[in-house]
Amino acid sequence: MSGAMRQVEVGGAQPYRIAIGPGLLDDGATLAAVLRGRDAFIVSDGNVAPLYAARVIDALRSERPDLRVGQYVMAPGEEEKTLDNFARVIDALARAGMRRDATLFALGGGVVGDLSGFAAACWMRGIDCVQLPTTLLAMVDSSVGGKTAVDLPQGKNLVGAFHPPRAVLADTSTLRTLPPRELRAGLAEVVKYGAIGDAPFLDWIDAHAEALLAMDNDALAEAIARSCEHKAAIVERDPFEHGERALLNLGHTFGHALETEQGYGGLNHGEAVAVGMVLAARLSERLGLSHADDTTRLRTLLSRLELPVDLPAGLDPQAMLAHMRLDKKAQADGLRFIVWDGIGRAKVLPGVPEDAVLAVLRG
Ligand SMILES: O=C(O)C(=O)C[C@@H](O)[C@H](O)[C@H](O)COP(=O)(O)O
Ligand SMILES: [Zn+2]
Repeated sequence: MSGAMRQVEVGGAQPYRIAIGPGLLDDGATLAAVLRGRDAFIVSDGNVAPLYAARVIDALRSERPDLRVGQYVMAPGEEEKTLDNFARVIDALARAGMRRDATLFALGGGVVGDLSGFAAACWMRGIDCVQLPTTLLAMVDSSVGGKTAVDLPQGKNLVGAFHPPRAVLADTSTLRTLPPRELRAGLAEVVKYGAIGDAPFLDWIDAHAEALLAMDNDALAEAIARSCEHKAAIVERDPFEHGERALLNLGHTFGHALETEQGYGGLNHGEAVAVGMVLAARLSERLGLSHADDTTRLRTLLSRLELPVDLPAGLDPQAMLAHMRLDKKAQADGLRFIVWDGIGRAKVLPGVPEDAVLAVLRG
């Protein structure tokens, strides 16, 4: 991807910068500018490390020849976002002698970012984490906002911490090597921003669907920047999800249950969120909050983006419901869902009756 550099600031108690543009992984001055000490540790996966890890290390060393650099490469895939792999990263940090002023670089997609961000949150009670997202989903969503976590067999992201990154450097030229399925997964989270609070953005996505699927540079850069602006504004106002940040979970209660029930080896996160958003729209309809036209509009757009919109066959609704009872938004008043009054008007709804959820799951 070519094009100009864009920047989004995330304010609040621990402000940081999101830089978006081509060439950032080779930009030694920008990478080294975020270092505090003399230790750097790169976490990546077996797909991404061979393409980019040496380039990042060379770029850092070109500015800081004295830098001590450690590295850990994990197996790729959501099924690897485990406590075991978290422990392996911690072990690698210890063996490499990384000190309190070390900087961990999370080089990869959402799994690497979430897992290694959690390791950065825990190692010596917290070291700097710089997110270097290499997938669209990580660029538009998971690298921003400081949610870090690993999955358990019982549920997605159940163990984690809020640990805002020191910086997010999204090198858009890495998208050239992104498999189409991963591109589409990222587009699901882009659609989410329009669905929750920006109807005109949804119109824009509609108008640029073909360009986005064709990886048009300008369309992708615009989608990434606008998504990051939305996310930055929300996490700045509500960093710890006491209120409006929960809206970013549209489609995730259904989606996480789906990923969990499939053992993290079925639909990927973006695909599960696409299905989940349609189910959330249907739930809203069933509860009398929104109109069928809104559901159809969302469904049609996601289908145009070649994302799934229906539950895969053979899933047990009761098992899905059991996963949802362990969703992090659930409280004493029962299940909480992000529903909408229509396109661009999402809200948190506590105490959602389980029979309504089951009816939606049963179609
Ligand atoms: O940043 C947030 O807040 C989100 O909810 C963004 C989600 O797209 C993302 O998948 C997040 O990791 C889900 O968090 P969780 O709290 O539901 O586990
Ligand atoms: Zn998500």
